[in-house]
Amino acid sequence: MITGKDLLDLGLKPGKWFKEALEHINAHDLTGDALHAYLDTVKPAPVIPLLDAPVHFYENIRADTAVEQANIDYVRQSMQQLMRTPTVVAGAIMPDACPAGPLGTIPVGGVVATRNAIHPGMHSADICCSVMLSNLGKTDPKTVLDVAQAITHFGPGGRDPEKQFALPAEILAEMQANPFLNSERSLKMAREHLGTQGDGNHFLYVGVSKATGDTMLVTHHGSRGVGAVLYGHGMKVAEFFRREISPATAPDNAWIPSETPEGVNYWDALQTVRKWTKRNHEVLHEAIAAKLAATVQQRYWNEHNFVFRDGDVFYHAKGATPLAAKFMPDITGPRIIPLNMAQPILIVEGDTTTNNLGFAPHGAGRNLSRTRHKYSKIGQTNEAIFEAETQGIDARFYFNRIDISELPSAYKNAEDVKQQITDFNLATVIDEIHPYGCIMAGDWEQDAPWRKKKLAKAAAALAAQGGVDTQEDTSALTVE
Ligand SMILES: Nc1nc2c(ncn2[C@@H]2O[C@H](COP(=O)(O)O)[C@@H](O)[C@H]2O)c(=O)[nH]1
Ligand SMILES: [Mn+2]
Repeated sequence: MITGKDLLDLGLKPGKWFKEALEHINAHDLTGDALHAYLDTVKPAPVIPLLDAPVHFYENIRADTAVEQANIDYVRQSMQQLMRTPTVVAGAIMPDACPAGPLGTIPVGGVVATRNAIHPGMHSADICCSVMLSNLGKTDPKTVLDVAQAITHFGPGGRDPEKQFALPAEILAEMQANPFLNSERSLKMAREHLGTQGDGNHFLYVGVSKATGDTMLVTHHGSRGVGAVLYGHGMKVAEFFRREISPATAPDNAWIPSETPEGVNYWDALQTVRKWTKRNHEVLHEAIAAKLAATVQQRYWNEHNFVFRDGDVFYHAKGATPLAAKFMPDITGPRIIPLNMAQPILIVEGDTTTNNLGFAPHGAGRNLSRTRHKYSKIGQTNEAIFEAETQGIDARFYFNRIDISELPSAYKNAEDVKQQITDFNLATVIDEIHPYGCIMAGDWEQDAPWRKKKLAKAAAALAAQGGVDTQEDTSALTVE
């Protein structure tokens, strides 16, 4: 009779599988070659260690100030840890790179390519955060912003039933067919959150093309509750695999093997969430154009938090703009890079170069976290800061509460970022959309009773940490 000790003597990793295997072995009197052949089919895969050294990654960023240098130092250290994850084959950071969590977490402005592995923690929690542009011809920009303000929805939760947009049958069917998406909660959010922008740095921007003088509507938001719930499930499944196959890998870098049933379903779920998010932009653009009776002359979009596939290699972009045609199945125009509310939005095109892995930056990025930025303004009123930073533009907050952490000074210098796009040969700027004005959620939680407690806690954490803290904007991810 074969016992657990015999299996241990063979060097096998103990686990729940022992019980079933021993029953089978003893029921069939397996020994010798037959025993080994059977064990090969049931024993757990060997544990995969971290790589001995980090895989090389391209640094497409330079610092002009001490704060920027501290930012880069942290991002570099983080990437060096991350690039030892056993699935990783290539990586790059962009000029907008900034920390997004503990050391070893992919930064905002990061691209990490892995083989046969989807890492939910590397595509960001706001799956498919994206930008869409509609060219509304010579429509008056102020009229566009006024109409848009009456139609769009910012803040937590979804639309009231009488204001909801129809969820396309194709998306509903895909959600119902996917175990990651087929829950009452997700389906409810898919209906209610359609046509909503959330909060944080999500925006609706109206500007004028430098090249043509046409008025452009640009929206920035992601997959709302639908994506947030998928992300939560994805991280749990990845953690299950991590414990089994690579416990040395950091939990934030856990992966779902792409060829397992879970991997196939997760990949499909990402594509469905992408379709939902695209529709989330489209319903707003269509409703605004219809109300204006404007003919849409061109519409294009791109996601900047997503996973892109090239054969068995998965490119994780956490705040990076895909340029290479192979990454986007539905290209209808160039790519869109916002910088801040008072600066032009860049319209770019490009392809894969040696150092960009097929991506460009997705924005300007932050030098300071939202909390640190607020501290840097202590002594000035919100109104004075707003007045100074929004001169010449029609900047509106949906909830009429100024959010200073979304004003231009919260972001890196737009000119520097633009210069680095050229200097690192990342993309070519083909047009600029000059700002007329914008709508953002604003600080809708300003008067919440728990707000002071939260700020005090964040301040204590910052003081204890003494270093650079996360600059990822996850404020748009509240799942109600
Ligand atoms: N044109 C505007 N750009 C903005 C605004 N707020 C932020 N930004 C830029 O967008 C990127 C994208 O941020 P992420 O949430 O996707 O990481 C950010 O880096 C900023 O440069 C705005 O109000 N208007
Ligand atoms: Mn975004």
